[in-house]
Amino acid sequence: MTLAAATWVLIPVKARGAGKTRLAALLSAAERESLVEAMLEHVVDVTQAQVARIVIIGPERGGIAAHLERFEDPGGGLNAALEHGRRGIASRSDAPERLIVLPADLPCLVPDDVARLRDLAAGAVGIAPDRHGHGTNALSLPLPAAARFRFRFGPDSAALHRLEAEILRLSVVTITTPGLEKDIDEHSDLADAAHMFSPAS
Ligand SMILES: Nc1nc2c(ncn2[C@@H]2O[C@H](COP(=O)(O)OP(=O)(O)OP(=O)(O)O)[C@@H](O)[C@H]2O)c(=O)[nH]1
Ligand SMILES: O=C(O)[C@H](O)COP(=O)(O)O
Repeated sequence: MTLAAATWVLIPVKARGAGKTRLAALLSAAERESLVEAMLEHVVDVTQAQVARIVIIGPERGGIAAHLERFEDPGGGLNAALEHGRRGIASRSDAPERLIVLPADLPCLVPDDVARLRDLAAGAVGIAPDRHGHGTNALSLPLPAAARFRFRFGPDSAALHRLEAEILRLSVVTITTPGLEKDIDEHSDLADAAHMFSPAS
């Protein structure tokens, strides 16, 4: 099996209207929602040809990415949602050998970023830190070796995710690229998403 055929991607997305609240002082609810949708569509477009399957975890959101398989969000936040998604995927008879967790807010993501997360040595965990080096913008988990890797998104998640890999005695590869570093959280990040806004807006 090729690495692409053996890899699935799990993309977490919040409910319509619930995302990017930290940008509320600068963007209206409608603008935030169209930014979320444009970024999600970008991440899906870039990822599609690189892997066997993409699964969305989150509530139905008005037809966006509707062609993809979707798991309902169990509630309880991002880590709980990802755990639920991984468990559902790992229990399949056609479960992948590698699962990449990719947030939907990476407007500069390019196909090679996904390939780098995908093409790791068997048994290695890939961690892509955010631009500050503290957060985690993507994780690449070998299955079933990392079936019990605890998701620890939140403050200092990059260090905590490294620790989780060490606990499972899995090697860690840190992947730092412009496309993976640039998630959109705060006003100062918005320049990296300028190409996601239509000229009229
Ligand atoms: N399904 C699901 N996705 C989530 C949850 N929390 C965050 N996400 C998604 O995870 C990715 C990264 O989340 P954040 O960077 O915190 O983005 P955000 O929550 O939209 O932004 P803020 O509201 O400003 O915190 C985005 O694609 C979010 O939609 C959750 O509880 N469930
Ligand atoms: O663990 C992290 O890196 C953060 O919780 C991810 O969220 P952020 O995109 O809000 O930094």
